[in-house]
Amino acid sequence: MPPMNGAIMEHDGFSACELFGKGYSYTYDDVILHPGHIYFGAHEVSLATRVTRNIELQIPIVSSPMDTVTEAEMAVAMSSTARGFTSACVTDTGALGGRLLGMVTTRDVDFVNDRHTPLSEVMTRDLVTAPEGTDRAGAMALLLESKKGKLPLVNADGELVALATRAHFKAMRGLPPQGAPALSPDGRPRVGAAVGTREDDKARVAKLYDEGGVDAVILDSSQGDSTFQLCMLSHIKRAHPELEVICGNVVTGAQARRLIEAGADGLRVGMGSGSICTTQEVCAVGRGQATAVYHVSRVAREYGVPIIADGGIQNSGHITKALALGASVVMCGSMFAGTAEAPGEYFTYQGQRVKKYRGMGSLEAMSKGSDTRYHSDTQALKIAQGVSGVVKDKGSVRRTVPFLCQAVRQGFQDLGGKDMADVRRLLVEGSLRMETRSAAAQAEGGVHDMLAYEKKPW
Ligand SMILES: NC(=O)C1=CN([C@@H]2O[C@H](COP(=O)(O)OP(=O)(O)OC[C@H]3O[C@@H](n4cnc5c(N)ncnc54)[C@H](O)[C@@H]3O)[C@@H](O)[C@H]2O)C=CC1
Ligand SMILES: O=c1[nH]c(=O)c2[nH+]cn([C@@H]3O[C@H](COP(=O)(O)O)[C@@H](O)[C@H]3O)c2[nH]1
Ligand SMILES: [K+]
Repeated sequence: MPPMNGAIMEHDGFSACELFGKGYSYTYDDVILHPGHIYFGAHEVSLATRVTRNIELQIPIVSSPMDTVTEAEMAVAMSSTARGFTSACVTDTGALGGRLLGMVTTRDVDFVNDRHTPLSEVMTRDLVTAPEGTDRAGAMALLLESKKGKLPLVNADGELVALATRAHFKAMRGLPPQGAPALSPDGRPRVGAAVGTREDDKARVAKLYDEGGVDAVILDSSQGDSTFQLCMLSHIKRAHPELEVICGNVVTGAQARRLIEAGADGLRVGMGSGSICTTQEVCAVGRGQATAVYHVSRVAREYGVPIIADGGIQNSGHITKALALGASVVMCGSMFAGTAEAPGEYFTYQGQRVKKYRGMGSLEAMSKGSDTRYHSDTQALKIAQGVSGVVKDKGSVRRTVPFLCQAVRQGFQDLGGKDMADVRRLLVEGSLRMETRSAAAQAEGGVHDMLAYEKKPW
C-alpha cells in the first residue's frame, strides 16, 4: 500500500503546480524530483500507457516522424514485432484468433507464377503447433525437435494465438527481452503516420487509413494552434471517424484547449526543444520543455487526453521527468537517430561511425520532400528552423529501448509510483515534490572529479 506521504507534512521542495507557476521556463535538467517511499520492486512497475484517447501502448516511448529516424524498419522494431515476414498463417476469419487452417511460406509459393492462386490451394495444412502459453524455451525446443522454421501457438479450440519463428529467436539472441508488442484488438502492430495540413494531405490520410491501416495520424506542425489544423482535424473526423488524430505541436494550455475542444485525441508537446531545432532562435517562440509538458498536461488531463512530450530527451532520466510531469508518452528523435534501424547508411566522420540526422525544417530536408510544406517552391526565401548533421552509431533500438524502460521503471520506483496512474496521482495531489537545480547542483549531479572514465549506460 502507498504510505501517507511525509513530504507534504515536511513542506520540503515544491509541488509541480508551485514550481511551474513562477514565470520561468524550465527544462528537464533544471528540475530534480524528490524521491518518494519505495514499497514495491522495480520489476513490478508497469509502463503501459495511452498515446491517444483510445490507443494503448505497452511502453511510453515512440520514435519521431522524421526522415532520418523512422521508416518501416524502425516502426517494426519499435512495435517489438518480428523483422520482415516470409510466411503467413491462414485462419478461418483471416485474422489472429481465428481457427488455424494452414500456413504459407516461401517454399509454398516460390514457383507459383499465377499471383491470383488462392492460398488454400498452396498452403501447408499439416502443421506442427504448440499449445497456448508455451514459453520461449519450450517453443525453441519444439523448433529444434521438429526442424521447422515456424511454430504456430493455438488454444484448445485450435484458434491461432501467436507465431514463434526460428528467425525471430535467432535475431533476438544476445538482446534483452523485448516486452509485449503493441497490438490492435485484431492482432496488428499499432502504427501511426505524420501528415501535413495542406489540401493534398487529405488524399494521403485516406490512403494511409484505407490501404495502410494506420491507427492514428499526427498533424505535424511546429505550431499546431492554427486554422489549418482545425480544418484538417474536422475533415478527418468527418471522413474517417475511427481514425485517432494527434494534433500539435503545442506548448501552452490555451493551444491545447482549442485543439482538444475541436476533437484532438492526443497532443504532441514541444516547440524548439529538439536537438536539431532552431525555432526558438529563429522565430522567438517556444518554451522550456519541462514547463511546456506540465502546463499542457494540466489542461489535457481535464479532458482525459494523453500528451506526448516531443523533443529534448537525452537520457532515461528525462523520460522519467517527462512522464512524472504529466506526459503519457515521450517522442525521441536524436536518441534513435544513428541506430541500426534508422534510415540511411553508416559512414565515417572524423574517425567515428555515424549516420545522418537532420531537422525536418532544415534547408536540406526542405529541399527534399518537406519542401512544399513551406511554400518554398513558390516563395524565393527559405528560412531554416533546423540543422542537418551527424550522430554517432547507437547500436540497435532493440537493445536501447528495453534498457531505457528498465531505467524508467527504477525511476518510478524511486518516486514511489507503481504505474502511470500512480505517478499521475502523485503529481496531481502534490505529493510529488521537486525543485530547480543551480548550475553547480547540475554539475554535481553529473560525473565530476574523474581524471578519466567511461560512461556506459548499460
Ligand atoms: N517541434 C518543433 O519545435 C518543430 C518541428 N518542426 C518540424 O518541421 C516540420 C515542418 O514544420 P512546419 O514548418 O510547422 O510545417 P507546416 O506544414 O505545419 O507549416 C509550414 C508552413 O505552411 C503553412 N501552412 C500549413 N498548412 C497550410 C494550408 N492548408 N494552407 C496554407 N498554408 C499552410 C504554415 O502556416 C507554415 O507557414 C515538421 O516535421 C515539424 O515537426 C519544425 C520546427 C519546429
Ligand atoms: O525546430 C525544429 N526544427 C526542425 O527542423 C525539426 N525537425 C524535427 N523537429 C522536432 O524535434 C523533435 C526531435 O527532437 P530530439 O532530437 O531532441 O529528440 C521532433 O520529434 C520534432 O518535433 C524539429 N524542430
Ligand atoms: K533546440
